[in-house]
Amino acid sequence: MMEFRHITSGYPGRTVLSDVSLTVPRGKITALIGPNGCGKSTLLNTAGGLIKPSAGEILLDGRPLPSYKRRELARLMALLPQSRELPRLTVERLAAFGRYPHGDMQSAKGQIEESLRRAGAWELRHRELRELSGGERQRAYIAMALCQDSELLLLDEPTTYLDIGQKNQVMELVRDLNVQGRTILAVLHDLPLAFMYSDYVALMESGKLTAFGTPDEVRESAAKAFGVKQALVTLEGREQIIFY
Ligand SMILES: Nc1ncnc2c1ncn2[C@@H]1O[C@H](COP(=O)(O)OP(=O)(O)OP(=O)(O)O)[C@@H](O)[C@H]1O
Repeated sequence: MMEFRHITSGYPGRTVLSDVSLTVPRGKITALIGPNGCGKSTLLNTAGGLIKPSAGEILLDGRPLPSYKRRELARLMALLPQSRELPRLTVERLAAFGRYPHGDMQSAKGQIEESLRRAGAWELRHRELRELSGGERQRAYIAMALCQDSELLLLDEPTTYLDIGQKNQVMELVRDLNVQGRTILAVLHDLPLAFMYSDYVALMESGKLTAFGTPDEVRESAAKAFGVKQALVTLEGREQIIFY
């Protein structure tokens, strides 16, 4: 679905990613993990078109990103970045902005309602974003991404600020979206969660992709990268990877 070919990217005077190649499999959940500052957000923002790579190219459905028109791209992929602005908007209005690429912000009432409900933000719809807790804001932004209704979702830490129950709820929602055919690339800091919910794990260290594979294939490299241990345990009859 999305292919990174030899991407070098970063900020003025600072190269963060060097020669990163990665194929994000269609219809799967891929978790992007790695120690703080290794370049996960930079990779996601480069994929989302917020940062222009200085070398290499990114293909979406086989076509280079710059060949897409903005709206066309927004219909194909939604990016939920880590640092989010807090515009003076209600939750409902923010969600409606997800319809902007489709040109039906006013008329897509049913879709907006459904997205708010699925993200658990329906009760919050008349509240101002600025007045919400971190977790409530998170749900509002997820509702906007759902409204955009794109096949590829790029999520930068969708579970930040959420308590453990809500983290699981958001990941269940991500899984539901995936079951309906969406491709997900998500930066996840919570390792057990990343390993439990993803089909593939991409591990980054110091601006490079150092491992890619199924959770089972990557667990050992991941533990090393974070300087922890890992083990496969059976909980309620299901195998799970734990880090300690
Ligand atoms: N706007 C910016 N200008 C300059 N350098 C930046 C900018 N944003 C991030 N960086 C630097 O780029 C490097 C990678 O940052 P990035 O946010 O991509 O890492 P990350 O893996 O997502 O980190 P975290 O796990 O802490 O969220 C860091 O050294 C960071 O200081």
